[in-house]
Amino acid sequence: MNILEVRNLCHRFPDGTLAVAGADLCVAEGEFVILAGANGCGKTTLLRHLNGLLLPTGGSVAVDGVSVAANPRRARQMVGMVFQDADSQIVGETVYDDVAFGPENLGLTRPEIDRRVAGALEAVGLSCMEDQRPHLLSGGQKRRVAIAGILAMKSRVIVFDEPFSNLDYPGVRQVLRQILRLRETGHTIVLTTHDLEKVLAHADRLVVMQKGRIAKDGPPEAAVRGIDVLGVREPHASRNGMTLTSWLN
Ligand SMILES: Nc1ncnc2c1ncn2[C@@H]1O[C@H](COP(=O)(O)OP(=O)(O)OP(=O)(O)O)[C@@H](O)[C@H]1O
Repeated sequence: MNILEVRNLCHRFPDGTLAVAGADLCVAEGEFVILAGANGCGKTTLLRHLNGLLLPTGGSVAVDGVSVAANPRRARQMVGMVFQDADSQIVGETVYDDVAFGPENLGLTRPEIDRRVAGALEAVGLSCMEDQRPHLLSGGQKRRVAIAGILAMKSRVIVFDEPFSNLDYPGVRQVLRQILRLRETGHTIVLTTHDLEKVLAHADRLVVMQKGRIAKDGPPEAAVRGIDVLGVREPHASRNGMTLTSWLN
């Protein structure tokens, strides 16, 4: 069964803007899907439906077979979001508090919260930073704290909105490695980026949006060809007829 099922999704904002105009997208458990498209084509709006931050004005979204509109709380636990602006996501005074915020809201016992926070921070390589103030961390570390928060919720799906924006070279490498580790541990990943060069070689599928609809959906090597007409830069290797390779090499 698909863990994510978006059927004929429409989203019209109160000012009349039709940001998503009948999008269909199914994602199988464990898949790594990249969502690309020009500025304003509706990527972020679509992603925000996956955990009920927005609800459809038409069509439907289901997570693991259950409608998000009917059970947004469950969707929020199953689908974690790492936003573009890492600072906006910080809610705790310390790294520990920040990662513990989600599990605390689930009403778990203190020993269980402690266990989850310790496990999540270890998974992202930030165990020694529990007492640090998150605002003082580097951009890459802030994104890893956000990822730890999601791991502590035991979310099976992780959505990344432009995870590499505003990061320096080591920051991009840290975050990319972390994303690949999540994938190895069976998480389903949906990621938007304008920078296909960095991740496409690792993805199972490339989905391209245009004007609120899905314009392309297929294996990366095939779907990426001729993508320029949709306002997305085709990676150098693909333009030159070469196989896509990992940016980490
Ligand atoms: N809260 C809002 N109210 C009205 N219109 C909005 C709102 N949020 C987004 N939009 C509009 O909806 C459309 C889709 O925006 P969205 O942010 O989903 O695009 P995007 O593909 O994520 O763009 P980018 O690549 O720039 O992040 C755009 O025309 C945008 O201006």
